[in-house]
Amino acid sequence: MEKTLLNDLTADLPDGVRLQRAATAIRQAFACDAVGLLMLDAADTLHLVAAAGLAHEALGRRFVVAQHPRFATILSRREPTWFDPESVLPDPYDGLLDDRKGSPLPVHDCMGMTLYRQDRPWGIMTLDALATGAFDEAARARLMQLGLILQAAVRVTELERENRQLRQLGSSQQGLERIGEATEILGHSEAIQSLLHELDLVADSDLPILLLGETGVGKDLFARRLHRHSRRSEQPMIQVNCAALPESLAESELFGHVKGAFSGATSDRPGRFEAAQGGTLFLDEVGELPLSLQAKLLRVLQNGEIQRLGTDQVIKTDVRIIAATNRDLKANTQAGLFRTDLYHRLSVYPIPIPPLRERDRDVLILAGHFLEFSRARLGLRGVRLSYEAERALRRYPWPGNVRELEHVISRAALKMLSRGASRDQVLTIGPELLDLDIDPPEPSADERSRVSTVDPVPPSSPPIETIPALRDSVEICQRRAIGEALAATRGNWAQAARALGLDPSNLHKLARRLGMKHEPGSLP
Ligand SMILES: Nc1ncnc2c1ncn2[C@@H]1O[C@H](COP(=O)(O)OP(=O)(O)OP(=O)(O)O)[C@@H](O)[C@H]1O
Repeated sequence: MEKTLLNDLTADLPDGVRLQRAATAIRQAFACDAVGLLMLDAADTLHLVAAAGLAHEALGRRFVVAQHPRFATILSRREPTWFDPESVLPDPYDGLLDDRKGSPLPVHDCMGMTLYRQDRPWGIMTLDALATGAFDEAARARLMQLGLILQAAVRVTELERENRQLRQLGSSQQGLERIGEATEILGHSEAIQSLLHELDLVADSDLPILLLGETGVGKDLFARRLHRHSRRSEQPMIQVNCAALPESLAESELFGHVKGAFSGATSDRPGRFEAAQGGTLFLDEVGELPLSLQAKLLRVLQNGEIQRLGTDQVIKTDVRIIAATNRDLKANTQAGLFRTDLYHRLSVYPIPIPPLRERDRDVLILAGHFLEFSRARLGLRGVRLSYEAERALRRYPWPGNVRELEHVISRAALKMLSRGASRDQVLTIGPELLDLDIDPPEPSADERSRVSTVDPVPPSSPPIETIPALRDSVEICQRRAIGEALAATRGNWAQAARALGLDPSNLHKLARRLGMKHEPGSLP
C-alpha cells in the first residue's frame, strides 16, 4: 500500500486531487473512520485541504490553532500524538464526521502528527476511529512511517505552489486605491476547477478580459486572481465601480484633473488610469457605464493616451483592462444601451463564470467556510448543518449566488443565538433557519392519485411554531420573484425591474437589502 501511495502522491495531479487520494488511501490503510489533512498558514490557521470520512462542508473549514487545543498539541510535537479516548479536550470535528453528521463525537480514538516541509511545520494529519483501541502502539509507529511518505506529497505540492506564487508575489501596499488581498477562491467542482485553469492560462497574456456572470458569483475575486497571476502582479490593480461613478465626476475620476479645471479642483489629481499605470484597471459593473463616458473610455483604449481634465498634455498609459458585468452586454448593444465598438474592445476574451447552482457540491464547501467565519465571529464552540439543511442548500437555485449564501448562513447562525442557543454547544442549523424558498419535490404519480382519490381533504395546517414571521414570508416571496425575474431575463436587472413593475433603482435597493446584490458603497 505504501508503494502505491508513493506513486500516487508524486504523480502529475492537481494539488487537491493528490492530497485527496492520500487521505482516502490512509483511511483504508488504517481502517479508521476519518482522515484529515490540514495545511497551516502564516496566521496560525489550519485549512482542511483534503479529507476522507468527513462531511463535505468540512472542506471549507478553517481552524485557528489557538482555539483548538488538540491541534495545538499535535503541532507542538515531532512524533505522532494519540489522544486518550477520555480526553476532555474538545474535538474540532464534533458534528463533522460523515456518519455522525451534526452530533457530537462519542468517546473515540484519535491521533495525529505534524507534517514538515524543510523542517518547518507544513500542517497536520489527523485520524479518527469510532472504535476505541483502534490506534495501538503499532498503529502509531506506522503513522510515523506514513507521515514521511506524505511529506513527499506535500513537498511536490508545495514546489508547484511556490512556482505559481513566485509570479504572484508583490502587489505593493502603497496607495489607498489599490485593492486589497483577495479571499481564496473555494470550490472543487469541475466547473470551478476548469475555470481556474483557464484563468491562469490567460492571466499572463495581457489580453483584455471580460468576466460575465450573475450577481454574487465572485467576479471580483476572479478579477483579482487574474491580476495576481499576471506579469503585472507587482504593479497596482485599481478598481472602478462603474455603477457608483457619478456622471458629473466620472471623467475626472477616470482621467484625473489639474488645479482649477473646475470649481472645487483645488489641486492636481491623477485619475484611476494613471494610478493603474503598469498594472491592471478593473472596470467592475461596466454595463452601467453612462453612454457619454463610454465614448471617452473607448478613445483612451484605442490610442492608449489620456488627458487630465483642464490640460492638453497627453499621458501615455500602459494598463491592462479587466471588465466585469452581470448584464447581457451583447443584448445591450442591440438595444442601444452599450456601444458596440466598446463592447468589442472589452470582450476580446470573455469568461463566463458559472452560477452557484451549477457548481455541484461547492455550495456545501462554501457554506462550511461561512459557518466557520460565523463561528469565530460569534464566539461559538461549533456550528454545523443538519442533513436536511444541506439538502435544502443543494436544492435552492441561489439567484444571489455566493453572496446570498454568505448572508443566509450568517443570518441562520445569528438566529440560533437569538433563539437562546448556547455558545458552548455545537449548534446544528436546520432548514427552517435558512429561510429558503424551495418548491416541494414533485409528488410521485402514486402520491398524486392517493391525494385525489383517497384523501380529498386539504393537508392539515402546519404546527404554529413552524409558521414563519410575516416579514420573513414577505422576504421569501420577494427573493423568489426577483430570482425568477433575473433568471428569465438572464441576469438583466433593467429588464427584470420592468417585468416586476419596479423602478430599476428600487429593485437594486431591494436586492441589496435581501442580500442578493452587494452594496455599491463609495468609489473603491
Ligand atoms: N468561490 C468563492 N470562494 C469564496 N468566496 C467567494 C467565492 N465566490 C464568491 N465569494 C464571496 O462571495 C461574495 C460575492 O463575490 P463578488 O463580490 O466577487 O461577486 P460579484 O460577481 O463581483 O458580484 P456583483 O456582480 O454583484 O458585483 C464575496 O464576499 C466573495 O468573497
